[in-house]
Amino acid sequence: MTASYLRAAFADSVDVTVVESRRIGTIGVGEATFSTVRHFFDYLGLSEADWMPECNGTYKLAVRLEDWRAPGTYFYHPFERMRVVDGVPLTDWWQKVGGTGRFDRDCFLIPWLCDAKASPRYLDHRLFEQDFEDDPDRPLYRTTLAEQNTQFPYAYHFDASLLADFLCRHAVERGVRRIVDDVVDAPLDERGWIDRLVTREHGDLTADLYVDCSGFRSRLLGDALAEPFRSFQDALPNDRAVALRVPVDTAVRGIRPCTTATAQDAGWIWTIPLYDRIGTGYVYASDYCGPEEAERALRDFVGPDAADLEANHIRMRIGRSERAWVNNCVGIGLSAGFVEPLQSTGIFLIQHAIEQLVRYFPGTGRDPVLRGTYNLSTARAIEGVREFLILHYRGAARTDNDYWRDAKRRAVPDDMAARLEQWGSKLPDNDTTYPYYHAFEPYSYVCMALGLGGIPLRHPPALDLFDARPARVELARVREQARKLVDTLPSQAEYLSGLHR
Ligand SMILES: Cc1cc2nc3c(=O)[nH]c(=O)nc-3n(C[C@H](O)[C@H](O)[C@H](O)COP(=O)(O)OP(=O)(O)OC[C@H]3O[C@@H](n4cnc5c(N)ncnc54)[C@H](O)[C@@H]3O)c2cc1C
Repeated sequence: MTASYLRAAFADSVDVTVVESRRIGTIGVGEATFSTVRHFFDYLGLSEADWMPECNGTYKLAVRLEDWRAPGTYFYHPFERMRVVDGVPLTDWWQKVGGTGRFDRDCFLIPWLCDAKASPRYLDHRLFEQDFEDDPDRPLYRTTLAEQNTQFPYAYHFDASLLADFLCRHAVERGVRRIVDDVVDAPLDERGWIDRLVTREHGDLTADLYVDCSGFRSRLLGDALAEPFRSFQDALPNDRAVALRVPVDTAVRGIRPCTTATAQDAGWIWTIPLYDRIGTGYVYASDYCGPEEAERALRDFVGPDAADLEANHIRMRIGRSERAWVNNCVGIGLSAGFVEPLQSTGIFLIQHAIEQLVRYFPGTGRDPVLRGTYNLSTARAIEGVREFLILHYRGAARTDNDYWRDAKRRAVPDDMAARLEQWGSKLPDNDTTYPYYHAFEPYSYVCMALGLGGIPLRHPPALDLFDARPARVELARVREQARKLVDTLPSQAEYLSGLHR
């Protein structure tokens, strides 16, 4: 991602070389994305028809959270902003006037599409939301996250290995040099900057800037530069995962256009529907569950389809490097930091880091202020994500074992305790959520607070003084629009069978 983006941004002004090991593979997970990812593909000039069929891509309109409130319950966190009536978010009104009991289906359209396994596009490729229709006069090409005033209504699922291959070919075709070799050493010069990379077969390599994309190994940032790592595990204890790739017949089963996160005894299981298979895995805390027990739980969850499949056990390093950019080295991806994949933010954080790197690119200078600003921005983004994820455990109504009870007792980061208290009096809004850019807007926090069921909530007292009729009209409009969409949109499996042909 980094190499192809730098090439798209700077063309021939910057030479980019990727060194990747044949011996050490990529992590092979990371198949669900956040709605901002669309801007990454657009920046590279890639249309969905270019890459989706090659990477078994599907659409993701939401995250479906199952069993977080209690077994058998579910709700959606959609990529859909909240409607507002008389200056008040519809979910605040919903608390006052009630509805069917399902805030997500009462206030948003996307949950209906997910339940119906619908495609966000009609067979003629029109998007269900006209506001976001691809506009040939205003293509998204070369816009960045910071320029986005809209909430794009979907993200993607894809096969991580196929996408890595696809982007590699794309980058090489556009002039990125690729060296398949192992970096075995990265000596520092007298100032403590990386002097060169020593490779097994290609000798020494030198560059003005080194981007460490070596995954959890953090070969340059962590090993060579010894940048301290700040663990988030006191607040987010999940540190392991076990994953399976499960072949399924999507034409028979259908493709729900969302990632599902199903709460378990010591974490949660992801289910990511791709075009030809399902990616699934159990993210768990090793303090509460061993690897064999986790694998057994995952196999039981998947059922007979998992019988002969090999499981991939992964240790996760949760937290961030003190600084992501140190001297002449920038860590991007797992090498610089990671929070567990609940809400699929790994690739978002990479995309954000790449964009910030382009924005603060050093050129031929060595301005420490640019590095400092980059570090501030990327640290804030991951810390915001951390806060949003803590809410999932803190806010879940489940208290049926030590794992879920301890989640309520864990210390939360500075300021979050005050915010948790504020949400009891009024659903989260701009003034009461993490204040720096981290992709999640107040409506996401609202969905969690309402769906998880563990935070006492009430409607703002001011609503008792308002006329509630316009809100009831809007709630009825949501229902009517949703029914029309479900009746007219094709299923995701049907739409994709055309695209993947
Ligand atoms: C369990 C789990 C689930 C996840 N799910 C999601 C998700 O659903 N959505 C999401 O957005 N993110 C997810 N992520 C995060 C996502 O997987 C990563 O952010 C993404 O894959 C990027 O990884 P990376 O490039 O940093 O590291 P890797 O994929 O590990 O790649 C490391 C690269 O460095 C190379 N390398 C390492 N050492 C050397 C060396 N010495 N010499 C040469 N080359 C070397 C390797 O060959 C490899 O190419 C998940 C992560 C985990 C752990």
